[in-house]
Amino acid sequence: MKYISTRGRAPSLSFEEAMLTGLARDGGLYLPESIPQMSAEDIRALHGVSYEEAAFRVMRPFIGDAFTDDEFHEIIARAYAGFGHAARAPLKQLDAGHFLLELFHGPTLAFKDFAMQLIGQMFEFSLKRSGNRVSIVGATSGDTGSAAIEAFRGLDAVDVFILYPHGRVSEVQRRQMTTPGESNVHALAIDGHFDDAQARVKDMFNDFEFRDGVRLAGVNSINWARVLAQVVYYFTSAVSLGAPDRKVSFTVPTGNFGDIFAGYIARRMGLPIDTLVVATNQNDILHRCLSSGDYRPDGVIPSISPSMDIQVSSNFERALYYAYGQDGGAVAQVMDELRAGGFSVSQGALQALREAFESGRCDEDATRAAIRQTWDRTGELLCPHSAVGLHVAEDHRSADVPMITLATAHPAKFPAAVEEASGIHPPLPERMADLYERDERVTRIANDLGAIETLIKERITH
Ligand SMILES: Cc1ncc(COP(=O)(O)O)c(C=O)c1O
Ligand SMILES: N[C@@H](CCOP(=O)(O)O)C(=O)O
Repeated sequence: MKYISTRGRAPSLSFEEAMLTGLARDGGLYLPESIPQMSAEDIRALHGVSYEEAAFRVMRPFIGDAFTDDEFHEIIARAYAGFGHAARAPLKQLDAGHFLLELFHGPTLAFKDFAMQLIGQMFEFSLKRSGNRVSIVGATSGDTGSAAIEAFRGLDAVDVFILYPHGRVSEVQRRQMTTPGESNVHALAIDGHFDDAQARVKDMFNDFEFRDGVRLAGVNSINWARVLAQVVYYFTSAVSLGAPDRKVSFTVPTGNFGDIFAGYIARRMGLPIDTLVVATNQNDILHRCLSSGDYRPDGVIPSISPSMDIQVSSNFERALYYAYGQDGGAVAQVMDELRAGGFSVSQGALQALREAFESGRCDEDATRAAIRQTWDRTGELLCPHSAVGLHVAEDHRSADVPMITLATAHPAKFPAAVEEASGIHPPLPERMADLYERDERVTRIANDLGAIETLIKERITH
């Protein structure tokens, strides 16, 4: 299995190389050259197996010879051992045709743990074998950063630097990033918003002297392994509702487009998904683009679902690659236009995107109303991101196809917004009960590439 860049001008790599590389050297994102297929029989056979076994069967065809079967089984077992629910990704029924996929039972209470715990194990295995060290950089609007720090804290072969937008993450998210005491963990509060942090991470990857000098690795969803790990729960949840003999639809609270793109991959692998719905908050560039064909970022507006406060949605590039008929040159051109302010999707590509995805937006009042009403009707307390999903899902349901909305974070990560909407204060799980008492360690830094690179060079331990 080879991995190729969405922009078509970087060398193709093995799974392990692509995982350790992050961004392709032409600025693109890696994708498998071809997508392995699961037959109806393969999918049916997932019925009743553990989450770990399903993860093995879904991901195995993508990893080539990176790990032996025994090694990969062990990596998966370790990745999910710390989850607080035996099913890992349990499905809750809200009404006759609407289900909630709870993805917040991992160590940092967000869906990011599914991928980050796995790649933490894969990095550790791979780096031990080679004797190499890496410097991981990540940009976060709150959840990727805490999940990455949890997965990589204390690992000998890794220094991890996380850029988060100062003042724009929840207090729980911030404390999850700033309280770990391990010396290989560096939380950096950047003056700016998430798009600035992500742009600086990509700048670092495009500065080859720096990139090679510090052996840069990335754990944002630019890393294909992140997306791959998220494909699994589309299969497990669909199978538990009758796939492949019954279609299901998914609504996905969306920001950087990684999670919904994993659903798109599941569909391309053969999972019978009827509708994939992109749910945005008031930062609705993806909904606007799917409606009008125009992609023109116009500034991030802070919301009560801060992890989705994104206007430059990284993985949309992967969707564009398929929409443009796997033409890397066309993708490179629209990405150049994006750097200059924005682009218009061609008619053919827009039609392909609309065949693949539906979309909707949810404003702040509707988010609060969805939290309140879901609590009143079902006793399920939603985080604001999941509430965005639930609200949008209601407009995209059909009578004969069950809808699964992804619940992407635990409400206790956003207690102020949840309490304001529902009157209920969501408590943190016992193991995190002292989070507010722990000491914080963070470096405030300007939105300046030179300053960030200098700090990383000074701090790395190799
Ligand atoms: C809680 C939560 N929900 C939804 C999203 C959006 O996911 P994606 O960026 O993969 O679209 C994020 C951030 O990634 C998040 O942290
Ligand atoms: N919402 C994310 C933003 C980064 O997304 P990623 O999936 O590309 O890592 C966050 O919580 O940090």
